[in-house]
Amino acid sequence: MTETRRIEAGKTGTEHPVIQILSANKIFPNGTQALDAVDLNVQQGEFLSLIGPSGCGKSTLLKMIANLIEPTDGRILWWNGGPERIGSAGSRLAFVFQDPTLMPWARVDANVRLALDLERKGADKSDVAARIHAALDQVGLAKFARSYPRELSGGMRMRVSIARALIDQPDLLLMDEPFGALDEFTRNKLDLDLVRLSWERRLTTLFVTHSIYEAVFLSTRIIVMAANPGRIHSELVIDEPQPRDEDFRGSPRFAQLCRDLSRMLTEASHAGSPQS
Ligand SMILES: Nc1ncnc2c1ncn2[C@@H]1O[C@H](COP(=O)(O)OP(=O)(O)OP(=O)(O)O)[C@@H](O)[C@H]1O
Repeated sequence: MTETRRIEAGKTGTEHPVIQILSANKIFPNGTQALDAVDLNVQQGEFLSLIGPSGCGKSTLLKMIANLIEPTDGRILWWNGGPERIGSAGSRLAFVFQDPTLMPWARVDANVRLALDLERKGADKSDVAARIHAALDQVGLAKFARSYPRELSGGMRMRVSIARALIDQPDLLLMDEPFGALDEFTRNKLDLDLVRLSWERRLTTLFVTHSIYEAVFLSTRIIVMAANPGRIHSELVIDEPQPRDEDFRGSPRFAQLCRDLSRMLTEASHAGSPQS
């Protein structure tokens, strides 16, 4: 029998959230205010999606959480500490971008090894090989370790990118529209695999998407953002058992949740300033 669980936002039993964003603003040097007074907690084990109109600051928020850009005002806490907490045991994060950004001249296994090469020079060779195999196996690409990226489909290249993120055994996975460029069939298949992966590895995941269906299928909680300036408008908790499968996608409950989210998105778009 398949194991199931429900995660209630804010009730996962951990004392501190994985991420705490406290009144974060972001004003870029050209004067664009990308984010205004964002407060957000991300709990251990959540699959949290960010959705909202173009330009509402989803990527900016994700990059701030990845510590790639700093807030202009406000604070971010990672595992209840500063940025120095990132990377230590139990506090690792990995980022998956929309573009798989593979090295075209290197085979799949070398592309996956990149994260380890950069961070762990001198790691034991057999350990590295085992970890590459395990990461590729998890995304269903164990047989393609010696292939070149040009020999793979778009969906397979994205799987390599996910394997590269998984090899360092992250505790927090940040994904910026990873499947946005894929056809719907491939995207649905990858969504299904991602649900299984995050469940098996007890990952905490932050996921940016434009797709209502994808957000409802994957998430335990969805943050709806509004633009001009970017801010949190509302949230929807998807209190459905994990790991989810095709039955959920075809259920009346799924259709109802998609309608609810669609309405919230429309309200968020209308809540933008007059220039929107
Ligand atoms: N480096 C930058 N310098 C100046 N403005 C920026 C920069 N990066 C983003 N912006 C602006 O900040 C706002 C938020 O951008 P961001 O990319 O975070 O939005 P988004 O919600 O991810 O958009 P999309 O859905 O189109 O990807 C936009 O107005 C954008 O033009």
